[in-house]
Amino acid sequence: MMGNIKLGVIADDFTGASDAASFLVKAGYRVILLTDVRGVQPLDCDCVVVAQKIRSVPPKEAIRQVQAALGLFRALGVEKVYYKYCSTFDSTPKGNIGIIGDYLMEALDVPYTLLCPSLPVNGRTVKDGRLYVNGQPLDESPMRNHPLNPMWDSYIPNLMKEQSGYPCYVLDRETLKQPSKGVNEAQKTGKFYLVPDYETEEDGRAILAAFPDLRLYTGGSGLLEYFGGAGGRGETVYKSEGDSEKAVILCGSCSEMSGRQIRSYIEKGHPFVRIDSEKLLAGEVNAEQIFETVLQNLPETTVVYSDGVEKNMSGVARDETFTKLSTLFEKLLADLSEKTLQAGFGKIVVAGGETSGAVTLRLNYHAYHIGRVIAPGVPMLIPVENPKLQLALKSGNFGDEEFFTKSLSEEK
Ligand SMILES: Nc1ncnc2c1ncn2[C@@H]1O[C@H](COP(=O)(O)OP(=O)(O)O)[C@@H](O)[C@H]1O
Ligand SMILES: O=C(O)[C@@H](O)C(=O)COP(=O)(O)O
Repeated sequence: MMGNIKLGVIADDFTGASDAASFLVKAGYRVILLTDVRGVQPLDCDCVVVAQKIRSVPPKEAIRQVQAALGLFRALGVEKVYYKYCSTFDSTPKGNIGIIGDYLMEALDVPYTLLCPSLPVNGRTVKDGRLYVNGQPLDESPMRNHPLNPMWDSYIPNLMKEQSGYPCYVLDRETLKQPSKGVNEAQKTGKFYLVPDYETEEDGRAILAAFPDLRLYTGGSGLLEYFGGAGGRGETVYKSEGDSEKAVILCGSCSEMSGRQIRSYIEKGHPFVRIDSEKLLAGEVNAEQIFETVLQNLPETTVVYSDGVEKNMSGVARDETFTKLSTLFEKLLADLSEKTLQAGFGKIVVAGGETSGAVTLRLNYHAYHIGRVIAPGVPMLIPVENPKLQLALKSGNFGDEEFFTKSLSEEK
């Protein structure tokens, strides 16, 4: 097994992992996505993506999980490591991106790495060290209201300052043409990060051309498409063997785009269950009741969603009640996913990264093939242990308004 896996990706949440995997498939690689690093060999693939839940956990726990992934990569002889975080740099000032980046630079003994959150196809771009979402600076975009990670700045070196012990240097397009100049300048300070301009797909290619041989990269999923070396092989799309007529959509996401997708789906007359936070807190909502409704609505697919997606979360205090609610929503939607699985549903569509983590952990499959792409960064996943199931994990902000309808269709 030594040395035959080109790239090992550590993704900080589950939607991010499926996003990363879909871009590696697009690059022509055979990819396996793992949600557990134990007991899953042999792996017949070119790249392995490890989905972890390390975005919003205490740093010690995050590092423990990262160490486990590195242990697997060492055992597999993985050549390069990619740390995948959110294209909107989701983290609080005490967040884990800098902590994990620093740890990986030290553990892999590398002098520097890149910070490349961009994903131009989904409107995330970096210019002069500043991260933009559809042309708006990150902290003026809907991300300023994110329930877990409200973004307070858009300048990446500022975002990193609180989280990392190492400095960041912005690398403009001109310097990217002579990368050694930028590196030499920065090298005087010990370990460091480089933040290159990355506004277009062409920039993505130029970044990898300038830095083809790093042992460690970090970023969103965008850059993964340009990791060459798949030998010109076309995209291999894995197909599920199951019957996808019985499906459910579970949305714990509070993102603006998820809200628009839900409205569009409901306006078409499809069934829905809206979960009221007050009632959930009061113990008046349970998975059994909702599941009954989901069953009664068949063959129509029900969307079950949190009322949080209708609220502006910026004014909501992040107090004990808030934390309790977010845990309750995750548990409820995970309970529902388990019930649908037991009832033989062939498709589960989940919206929200944290929510996807909760659902995936509950479904308890440990390895996935990558199926058709519903929207950039959102493929269908097919558990190696259950090829009859299709699971879509949608990042809150991904997909267009018709995403849920598209996820139910079987066409590419
Ligand atoms: N009404 C609500 N109040 C507090 N937390 C909520 C509410 N609705 C959902 N949540 C929680 O907010 C988080 C949403 O994060 P996530 O699933 O990553 O989606 P997104 O990032 O798109 O909002 C989850 O932990 C979810 O359980
Ligand atoms: O890079 C991205 O934007 C996604 O892959 C991602 O990480 C999404 O996380 P959530 O927005 O929490 O779903």
